[in-house]
Amino acid sequence: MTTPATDHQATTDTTGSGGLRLDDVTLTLGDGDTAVTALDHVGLTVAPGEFVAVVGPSGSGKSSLLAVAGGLQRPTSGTVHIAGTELTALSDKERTAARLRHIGFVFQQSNLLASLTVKEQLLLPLHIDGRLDISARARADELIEAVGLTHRAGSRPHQLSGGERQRAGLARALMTSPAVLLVDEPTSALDRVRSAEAVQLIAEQTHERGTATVMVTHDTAIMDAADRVHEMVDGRLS
Ligand SMILES: Nc1ncnc2c1ncn2[C@@H]1O[C@H](COP(=O)(O)OP(=O)(O)OP(=O)(O)O)[C@@H](O)[C@H]1O
Repeated sequence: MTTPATDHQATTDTTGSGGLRLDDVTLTLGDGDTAVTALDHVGLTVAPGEFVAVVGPSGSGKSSLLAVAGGLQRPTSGTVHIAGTELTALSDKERTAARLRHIGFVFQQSNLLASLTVKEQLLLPLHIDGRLDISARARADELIEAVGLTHRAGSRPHQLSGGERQRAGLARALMTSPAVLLVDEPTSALDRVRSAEAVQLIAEQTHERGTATVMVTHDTAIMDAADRVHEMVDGRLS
């Protein structure tokens, strides 16, 4: 029996993938002579529990890939599915809600809120989403310990080093157990030991919690921890 097409079907990932899927995604930035093809017909599928690294030179489109995969930027063409939902078919408001619930970002700059302590940074997303309970507080303590910041739980960002801010950003991203984790060079401000620990934590969370993780990086040590490595050159992924 054939089922007529409905709006619901248009926004449901029919492959059953709960992770991340980009199909034929192109992103053009700028206009006219200055237009740049930041992403050129990119296809990428990351299954739940899979840790994918994307390497490539500066300007090759790695940040653009994360921005589109995370719904921060609409692609010029192509589709993005997150946890079975077609992100590219949602309104701006729906996309923001999906981002809050399903996607964790770790940016190069930690983007912490200046007035909140480390622990408060972790609790805020759940507070906004009405899911702040005892188990959330316990998970915050657990993650703060996992990134080595227990002694800094009550500190505000200006009291932290660059590496500590980055680790707080990582713990915050993991707090909601996102379906998809998007990580932009997490280790640039960390020393080598801390860097290896941060990557280890991301790999563990990815495998234990079934997160679909994409990390863009120049760091070959991270590539070893990944399940798969893709290369990005001039907006094309191979
Ligand atoms: N707002 C914009 N307008 C026009 N071009 C842009 C814009 N943002 C980025 N670009 C261009 O798009 C291309 C891809 O940039 P992107 O930041 O995604 O690369 P990247 O691989 O993340 O680089 P890096 O490793 O230096 O962070 C580059 O050529 C860049 O100059």
